[in-house]
Amino acid sequence: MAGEYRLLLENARQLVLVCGRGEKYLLRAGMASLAVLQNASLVVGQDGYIKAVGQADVIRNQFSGATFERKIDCTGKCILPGLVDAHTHPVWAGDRVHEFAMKLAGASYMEIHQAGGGIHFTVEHTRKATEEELFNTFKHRLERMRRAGSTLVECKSGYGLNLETELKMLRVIERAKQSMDIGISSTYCGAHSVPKGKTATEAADDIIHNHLPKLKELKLSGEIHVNNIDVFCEKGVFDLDSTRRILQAGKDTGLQINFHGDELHPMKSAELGAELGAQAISHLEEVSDEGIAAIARAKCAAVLLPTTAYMLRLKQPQAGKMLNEGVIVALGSDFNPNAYCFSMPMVMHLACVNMKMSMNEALAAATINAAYALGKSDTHGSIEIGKQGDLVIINSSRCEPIGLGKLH
Ligand SMILES: N=CN[C@@H](CCC(=O)O)C(=O)O
Ligand SMILES: [Zn+2]
Repeated sequence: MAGEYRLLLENARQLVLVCGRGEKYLLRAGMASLAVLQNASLVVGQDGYIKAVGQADVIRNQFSGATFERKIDCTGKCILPGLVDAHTHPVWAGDRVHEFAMKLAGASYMEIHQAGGGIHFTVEHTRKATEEELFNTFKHRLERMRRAGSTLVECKSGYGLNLETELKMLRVIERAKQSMDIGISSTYCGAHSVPKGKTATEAADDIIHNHLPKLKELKLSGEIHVNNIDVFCEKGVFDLDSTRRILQAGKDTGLQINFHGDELHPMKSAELGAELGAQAISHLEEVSDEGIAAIARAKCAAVLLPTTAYMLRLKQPQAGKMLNEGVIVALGSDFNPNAYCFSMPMVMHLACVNMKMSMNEALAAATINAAYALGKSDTHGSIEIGKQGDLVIINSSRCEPIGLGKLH
């Protein structure tokens, strides 16, 4: 039945706003005391945006004559903002279980990559897959992410490397953007690896002179709308100079810079990101002290990926030091054929145990700060009037169980 408003969530024991004063991100002090209401209700309008949040009795009086398409009794339950996954590689074909066995036997990520496996293996299979096959597996993965509480997900291309397959992946992402009930921030990651037979400089030239102009053309014709540009800045992949050229060209095309840096070797990626005005840099296991200071000053988010450090037995990113130095810390699942995790609650759990973040810090990093990393904290990442009504209701009177990796 049609109503004046789309949704009323009533009488929640706890409603975790995360923040309530229009903050774009939270630093360590703000993460320590998240905004929380007890015995609260909220209203979502027909346009999908939050219209009112407050004490249950106040909302009841304010909306006494209103009609709602749906009402949910949240007595004894806890409401949270939808989780934001700030880093995923969810469009690909072919699995890499055989490489897991190689890693368990002692091979490193880069040894497998240099021997033609890793990203190259996935590229081979993704090039051969049809658009329909890629869409069907991607859709299933997004559904699983949503079931685990994610309502906004960053999705990268990057298993094509040539223009044809990169565009195939971006069309698949665009189709999900238009047809699925989950928010997507799309990332062109054509510089995820140097294609076989090319040098990093040749690959960078191809991206700058062929890929990026095509993306601009497709944006103007309304066919594909990409939000971010990414490069894997790593020893043996894209060096600092090629990374700089690609990211600057992407920025000139109107894309937000959001790239992989300082993961396996110190590359001065963080320093470069700060210089170029990057919105976010992911990984940062090997970031320098100067890099930490630079991204703190530049308000460039650090997207930390606990599944990668766990899976590849890397040193943990220095979350505590970054938080102490004023860095905006966000989290992502890094879902990819090498790190098969759909669940942000599990990521938050790993961030608490292995990176020593508090449960509040992990929640802020998986909501408002992850939204900031995608340039979307004006509309996502907290429960505030005017923001998108992306919500998670958990069958618990408080939000802490999510820090155990649990989504009831
Ligand atoms: N490090 C580069 N890219 C991915 C891994 C992609 C893959 O191995 O397929 C990451 O973020 O972990
Ligand atoms: Zn990645």
